Amino acid sequence: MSNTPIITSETTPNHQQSIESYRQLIASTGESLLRPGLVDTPMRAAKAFGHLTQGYQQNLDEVVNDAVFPSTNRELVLVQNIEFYSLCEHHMLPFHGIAHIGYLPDGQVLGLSKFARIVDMFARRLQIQENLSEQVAQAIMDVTGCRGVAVVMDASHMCMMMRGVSKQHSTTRSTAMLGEYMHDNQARNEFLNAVPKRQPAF
Ligand SMILES: Nc1nc2c(ncn2[C@@H]2O[C@H](COP(=O)(O)OP(=O)(O)OP(=O)(O)O)[C@@H](O)[C@H]2O)c(=O)[nH]1
Ligand SMILES: [Zn+2]
Repeated sequence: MSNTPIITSETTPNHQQSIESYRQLIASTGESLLRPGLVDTPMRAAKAFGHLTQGYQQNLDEVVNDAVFPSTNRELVLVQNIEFYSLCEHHMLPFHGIAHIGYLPDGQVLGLSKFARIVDMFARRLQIQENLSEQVAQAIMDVTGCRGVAVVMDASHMCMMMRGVSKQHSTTRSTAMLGEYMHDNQARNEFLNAVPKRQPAF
Protein backbone atom coordinates (compact mmCIF):
# COMPACT_ATOMS: atom_id res chain seq x y z
CA MET A 1 0.00 0.00 0.00
CA SER A 2 1.35 3.43 -0.88
CA ASN A 3 1.98 6.10 1.70
CA THR A 4 0.49 8.86 -0.44
CA PRO A 5 -1.23 11.24 1.98
CA ILE A 6 -4.88 12.17 1.41
CA ILE A 7 -4.93 15.77 0.15
CA THR A 8 -6.40 17.95 2.88
CA SER A 9 -5.88 21.43 1.46
CA GLU A 10 -8.17 23.88 3.24
CA THR A 11 -8.13 26.51 0.52
CA THR A 12 -9.29 26.83 -3.07
CA PRO A 13 -6.54 26.90 -5.73
CA ASN A 14 -6.98 30.68 -5.93
CA HIS A 15 -7.40 31.59 -2.27
CA GLN A 16 -6.76 35.33 -2.73
CA GLN A 17 -9.48 35.56 -5.35
CA SER A 18 -11.84 33.76 -2.99
CA ILE A 19 -11.07 36.23 -0.17
CA GLU A 20 -11.65 39.19 -2.51
CA SER A 21 -14.95 37.69 -3.65
CA TYR A 22 -16.15 37.44 -0.06
CA ARG A 23 -15.11 41.07 0.52
CA GLN A 24 -17.26 42.13 -2.41
CA LEU A 25 -20.14 39.93 -1.30
CA ILE A 26 -20.15 41.47 2.18
CA ALA A 27 -19.82 44.96 0.73
CA SER A 28 -22.83 44.25 -1.49
CA THR A 29 -25.02 44.11 1.64
CA GLY A 30 -23.99 47.66 2.57
CA GLU A 31 -22.00 46.42 5.59
CA SER A 32 -18.62 47.95 6.40
CA LEU A 33 -15.68 45.63 5.95
CA LEU A 34 -14.02 47.58 8.75
CA ARG A 35 -16.59 46.61 11.38
CA PRO A 36 -14.57 44.60 13.94
CA GLY A 37 -16.76 41.51 13.67
CA LEU A 38 -16.31 41.42 9.91
CA VAL A 39 -12.62 42.28 9.53
CA ASP A 40 -11.46 38.67 9.34
CA THR A 41 -14.64 37.28 7.82
CA PRO A 42 -13.56 37.23 4.16
CA MET A 43 -10.49 35.22 5.14
CA ARG A 44 -12.49 32.83 7.33
CA ALA A 45 -15.25 32.42 4.77
CA ALA A 46 -12.75 31.74 1.99
CA LYS A 47 -11.11 29.10 4.14
CA ALA A 48 -14.48 27.52 4.90
CA PHE A 49 -15.41 27.58 1.21
CA GLY A 50 -12.08 25.93 0.44
CA HIS A 51 -12.97 23.14 2.83
CA LEU A 52 -16.47 22.72 1.42
CA THR A 53 -15.09 22.45 -2.13
CA GLN A 54 -12.00 20.44 -1.22
CA GLY A 55 -13.22 17.58 -3.39
CA TYR A 56 -12.02 19.38 -6.52
CA GLN A 57 -8.47 18.88 -5.31
CA GLN A 58 -8.84 15.17 -4.69
CA ASN A 59 -8.96 12.24 -7.05
CA LEU A 60 -10.13 8.68 -6.67
CA ASP A 61 -6.69 7.06 -6.67
CA GLU A 62 -5.46 9.22 -3.81
CA VAL A 63 -8.61 8.77 -1.80
CA VAL A 64 -8.68 4.98 -2.19
CA ASN A 65 -4.93 4.67 -1.53
CA ASP A 66 -4.82 1.11 -2.92
CA ALA A 67 -7.11 -0.15 -0.14
CA VAL A 68 -8.70 -2.84 -2.32
CA PHE A 69 -8.32 -6.34 -0.93
CA PRO A 70 -8.86 -9.84 -2.35
CA SER A 71 -11.97 -11.63 -1.07
CA THR A 72 -14.06 -14.63 -2.07
CA ASN A 73 -17.20 -13.07 -0.55
CA ARG A 74 -19.67 -12.26 -3.33
CA GLU A 75 -22.66 -11.31 -1.18
CA LEU A 76 -24.14 -7.90 -0.40
CA VAL A 77 -21.93 -5.55 1.60
CA LEU A 78 -23.95 -2.62 2.93
CA VAL A 79 -22.23 0.45 4.38
CA GLN A 80 -24.96 2.60 5.82
CA ASN A 81 -25.56 5.94 7.54
CA ILE A 82 -22.62 7.84 6.02
CA GLU A 83 -23.43 11.47 6.72
CA PHE A 84 -22.48 14.03 4.11
CA TYR A 85 -22.58 17.77 3.53
CA SER A 86 -22.61 19.29 0.07
CA LEU A 87 -23.41 22.54 -1.72
CA CYS A 88 -26.14 22.67 -4.32
CA GLU A 89 -24.79 23.94 -7.59
CA HIS A 90 -27.85 26.12 -8.20
CA HIS A 91 -27.75 28.28 -5.08
CA MET A 92 -24.49 27.27 -3.41
CA LEU A 93 -26.51 26.56 -0.26
CA PRO A 94 -25.90 23.39 1.75
CA PHE A 95 -27.72 20.15 1.35
CA HIS A 96 -26.93 17.41 3.80
CA GLY A 97 -28.03 13.93 4.65
CA ILE A 98 -26.99 10.32 4.79
CA ALA A 99 -25.77 7.87 2.19
CA HIS A 100 -26.20 4.10 2.13
CA ILE A 101 -24.01 2.09 -0.22
CA GLY A 102 -24.41 -1.55 -1.12
CA TYR A 103 -22.26 -3.57 -3.47
CA LEU A 104 -21.78 -7.12 -4.68
CA PRO A 105 -18.04 -7.91 -4.72
CA ASP A 106 -16.40 -9.87 -7.49
CA GLY A 107 -13.02 -10.99 -6.15
CA GLN A 108 -12.05 -7.87 -4.24
CA VAL A 109 -13.47 -5.62 -1.56
CA LEU A 110 -12.89 -1.97 -0.75
CA GLY A 111 -11.55 -0.72 2.59
CA LEU A 112 -14.60 0.29 4.62
CA SER A 113 -13.49 3.84 5.40
CA LYS A 114 -13.03 4.50 1.70
CA PHE A 115 -16.77 4.52 1.07
CA ALA A 116 -17.09 7.56 3.31
CA ARG A 117 -13.99 9.15 1.78
CA ILE A 118 -15.45 8.71 -1.71
CA VAL A 119 -18.77 10.23 -0.60
CA ASP A 120 -16.93 13.22 0.89
CA MET A 121 -14.75 13.74 -2.18
CA PHE A 122 -17.78 14.10 -4.44
CA ALA A 123 -19.95 15.88 -1.84
CA ARG A 124 -17.30 18.58 -1.39
CA ARG A 125 -17.97 19.94 -4.85
CA LEU A 126 -20.84 21.96 -6.30
CA GLN A 127 -23.46 19.30 -6.83
CA ILE A 128 -26.97 18.15 -7.40
CA GLN A 129 -28.00 15.17 -5.33
CA GLU A 130 -28.79 12.87 -8.25
CA ASN A 131 -25.36 13.35 -9.82
CA LEU A 132 -23.64 12.97 -6.47
CA SER A 133 -25.29 9.56 -6.03
CA GLU A 134 -24.26 8.47 -9.52
CA GLN A 135 -20.67 9.63 -9.14
CA VAL A 136 -20.28 7.73 -5.88
CA ALA A 137 -21.73 4.57 -7.45
CA GLN A 138 -19.53 4.83 -10.54
CA ALA A 139 -16.39 5.40 -8.47
CA ILE A 140 -17.03 2.26 -6.41
CA MET A 141 -17.66 0.26 -9.57
CA ASP A 142 -14.43 1.64 -11.08
CA VAL A 143 -12.17 0.87 -8.13
CA THR A 144 -13.58 -2.55 -7.17
CA GLY A 145 -14.79 -4.00 -10.49
CA CYS A 146 -17.76 -5.28 -8.46
CA ARG A 147 -20.81 -7.10 -9.87
CA GLY A 148 -23.13 -4.29 -8.87
CA VAL A 149 -23.35 -1.17 -6.73
CA ALA A 150 -26.37 0.64 -5.33
CA VAL A 151 -26.41 4.02 -3.63
CA VAL A 152 -29.27 5.68 -1.75
CA MET A 153 -28.97 9.21 -0.47
CA ASP A 154 -31.50 11.00 1.72
CA ALA A 155 -30.98 14.72 2.04
CA SER A 156 -32.46 18.01 3.15
CA HIS A 157 -31.80 21.03 0.94
CA MET A 158 -31.31 24.41 2.58
CA CYS A 159 -32.35 26.12 -0.65
CA MET A 160 -35.80 24.59 -0.09
CA MET A 161 -35.84 25.33 3.64
CA MET A 162 -34.24 28.72 4.33
CA ARG A 163 -35.66 30.44 1.24
CA GLY A 164 -37.75 29.80 -1.84
CA VAL A 165 -40.49 27.26 -1.26
CA SER A 166 -39.62 27.14 2.50
CA LYS A 167 -40.54 23.50 3.21
CA GLN A 168 -38.95 22.35 6.47
CA HIS A 169 -39.85 18.66 6.42
CA SER A 170 -39.39 17.66 2.82
CA THR A 171 -36.50 15.28 2.16
CA THR A 172 -35.22 13.91 -1.12
CA ARG A 173 -34.17 10.32 -1.75
CA SER A 174 -31.96 9.72 -4.78
CA THR A 175 -30.76 6.32 -5.93
CA ALA A 176 -28.13 5.11 -8.35
CA MET A 177 -27.80 1.50 -9.45
CA LEU A 178 -25.07 0.01 -11.58
CA GLY A 179 -24.18 -3.48 -12.84
CA GLU A 180 -26.42 -6.32 -11.65
CA TYR A 181 -28.59 -3.88 -9.72
CA MET A 182 -29.77 -2.36 -12.98
CA HIS A 183 -31.70 -5.49 -14.01
CA ASP A 184 -31.84 -7.91 -11.06
CA ASN A 185 -35.03 -7.12 -9.15
CA GLN A 186 -34.22 -9.59 -6.38
CA ALA A 187 -30.87 -7.90 -5.73
CA ARG A 188 -32.48 -4.46 -5.84
CA ASN A 189 -35.16 -5.50 -3.36
CA GLU A 190 -32.62 -7.09 -1.03
CA PHE A 191 -30.70 -3.81 -0.98
CA LEU A 192 -33.70 -1.52 -0.72
CA ASN A 193 -35.24 -3.58 2.10
CA ALA A 194 -31.95 -3.46 4.01
CA VAL A 195 -31.60 0.33 3.75
CA PRO A 196 -32.93 2.22 6.80
CA LYS A 197 -36.10 4.23 6.34
CA ARG A 198 -35.53 7.98 6.23
CA GLN A 199 -36.89 9.99 9.15
CA PRO A 200 -38.52 13.36 8.36
CA ALA A 201 -36.02 16.24 8.48
CA PHE A 202 -35.70 17.81 11.94
N1 LIG B 1 -32.91 17.97 -9.08
C1 LIG B 1 -32.30 18.73 -8.17
N2 LIG B 1 -32.69 20.01 -8.03
C2 LIG B 1 -32.07 20.75 -7.10
C3 LIG B 1 -31.06 20.27 -6.28
N3 LIG B 1 -30.67 21.27 -5.46
C4 LIG B 1 -31.45 22.34 -5.77
N4 LIG B 1 -32.30 22.03 -6.77
C5 LIG B 1 -33.36 22.79 -7.44
O1 LIG B 1 -32.86 23.60 -8.46
C6 LIG B 1 -33.97 24.39 -8.90
C7 LIG B 1 -33.52 25.72 -9.45
O2 LIG B 1 -34.69 26.33 -9.94
P1 LIG B 1 -34.77 27.84 -10.50
O3 LIG B 1 -36.23 28.12 -10.79
O4 LIG B 1 -33.77 28.00 -11.59
O5 LIG B 1 -34.23 28.69 -9.28
P2 LIG B 1 -35.08 29.43 -8.14
O6 LIG B 1 -35.90 30.55 -8.73
O7 LIG B 1 -34.12 29.83 -7.06
O8 LIG B 1 -36.05 28.26 -7.65
P3 LIG B 1 -36.83 28.06 -6.27
O9 LIG B 1 -35.91 27.25 -5.38
O10 LIG B 1 -38.06 27.27 -6.67
O11 LIG B 1 -37.13 29.41 -5.69
C8 LIG B 1 -34.91 24.45 -7.72
O12 LIG B 1 -36.07 23.73 -8.04
C9 LIG B 1 -34.13 23.74 -6.59
O13 LIG B 1 -35.00 23.08 -5.66
C10 LIG B 1 -30.67 18.92 -6.46
O14 LIG B 1 -29.78 18.39 -5.78
N5 LIG B 1 -31.31 18.20 -7.40
ZN1 LIG C 1 -30.29 24.88 -4.38
